[in-house]
Amino acid sequence: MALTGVRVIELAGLAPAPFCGMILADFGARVIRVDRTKVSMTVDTQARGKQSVALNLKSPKAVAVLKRLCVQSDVVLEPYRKGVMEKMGLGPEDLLKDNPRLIYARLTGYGQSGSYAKAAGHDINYLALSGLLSMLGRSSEKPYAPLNLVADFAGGGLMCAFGIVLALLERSRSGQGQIIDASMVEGAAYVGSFMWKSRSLGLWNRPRGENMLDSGAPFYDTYRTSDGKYVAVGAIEPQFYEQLILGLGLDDADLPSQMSVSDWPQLRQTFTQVFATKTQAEWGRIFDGTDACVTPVLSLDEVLSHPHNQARGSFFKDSQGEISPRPAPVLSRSPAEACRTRDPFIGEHTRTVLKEYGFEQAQIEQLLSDGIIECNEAKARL
Ligand SMILES: C[C@H](CCC[C@@H](C)[C@H]1CC[C@H]2[C@@H]3[C@H](O)C[C@@H]4C[C@H](O)CC[C@]4(C)[C@H]3C[C@H](O)[C@]12C)C(=O)SCCNC(=O)CCNC(=O)[C@H](O)C(C)(C)COP(=O)(O)OP(=O)(O)OC[C@H]1O[C@@H](n2cnc3c(N)ncnc32)[C@H](O)[C@@H]1OP(=O)(O)O
Repeated sequence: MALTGVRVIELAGLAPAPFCGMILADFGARVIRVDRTKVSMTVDTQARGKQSVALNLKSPKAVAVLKRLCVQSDVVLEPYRKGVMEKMGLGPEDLLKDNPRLIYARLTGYGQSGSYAKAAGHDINYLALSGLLSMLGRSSEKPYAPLNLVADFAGGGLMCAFGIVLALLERSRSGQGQIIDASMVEGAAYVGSFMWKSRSLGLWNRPRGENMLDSGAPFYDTYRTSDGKYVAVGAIEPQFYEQLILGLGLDDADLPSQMSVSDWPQLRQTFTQVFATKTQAEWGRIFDGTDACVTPVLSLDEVLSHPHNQARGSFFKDSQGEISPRPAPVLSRSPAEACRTRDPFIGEHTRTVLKEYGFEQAQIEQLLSDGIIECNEAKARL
């Protein structure tokens, strides 16, 4: 796999950093998640392929253990508020001094500088500060965050993984590590570059929810079908729009022009009425194999059995029977291989990892009896 041989220490976080770690693990990196001690359950739902070491970082001895792990690693990924790592003696200066090749990735909401740097926040706040939230939502409604996808995952975890891969690539030339300041505000904004760059085209001139791509246009929206399901319509180009009209059984001559914005509400009404006359599957039979850009809106449970997804193996069931998307994109020679076994228990690999990183058995037992580390192999065997 592309990242085979890369060792990553991921400090346990909420959502974006775990996703970043999972991407790296899916593509072959060895990812060791550092968990707190005295915690019964992890909130990391993206622990696929990771190992868990439990360390009480409030103790200087645990800090020393972590430093030793970082000396023999390629990447450390930290998801805490600005200053937290420095307070523990684990700031970039401390770690890069001992391992100048280390890539020190800091994944935060607001970045390492600026007046918000130390403030708590979540996806919706970062999205708001990026400018993008102001554009999301239906006409005459308040801004609406699309789950926590944009800042946490696209602009956060994924962008940070991209930064780590870039830094690894650069290190292969320079031999030097570096610090990555991954701000989710900036990551989200960057993902949204198209919004800024396409303003000159007039794509966003109208109020929120009244433009072509923000649910303003009737040919770029979802419609309810007679069985209470939905279809998605994305027939933008005239030749595709023509096929939509054909499939709907409408006559273009009876309709206003596609790009007549003032007629969009009336056109939407027509489409709504027509889509409501057949089931989602019936529309599938009409539109599949055409260029009308009409697709079913599938639930998370339905994706696995859709013929297209099935043909590509786009989703898989793990050993727990959970459906997951397969890692993307697909590399021809060194594709990712998502681990199919269960996620680790907290501290399941503390002993194995410490041994592998050169700790003596007696040292491990001492750390254990001092409450510096926790080992949970027993739980894993149950
Ligand atoms: C919208 C998303 C968030 C969604 C997350 C939800 C999915 C989950 C949120 C709550 C979960 C539920 C809850 O936990 C209760 C149940 C628990 C049960 O186990 C499972 C079910 C639950 C219902 C559970 C279910 C779900 O998991 C939840 C609903 C986001 O937007 S995530 C993005 C958040 N932002 C960032 O990541 C940006 C960077 N980080 C930050 O800004 C801050 O970290 C943050 C997120 C604001 C949190 O601030 P906080 O004050 O809590 O922490 P920090 O200031 O960063 O300091 C960290 C402290 O921890 C110490 N520490 C770290 N590691 C160790 C260690 N190994 N040992 C000891 N101590 C450690 C560190 O020293 C710091 O201590 P100090 O505070 O003393 O300095």
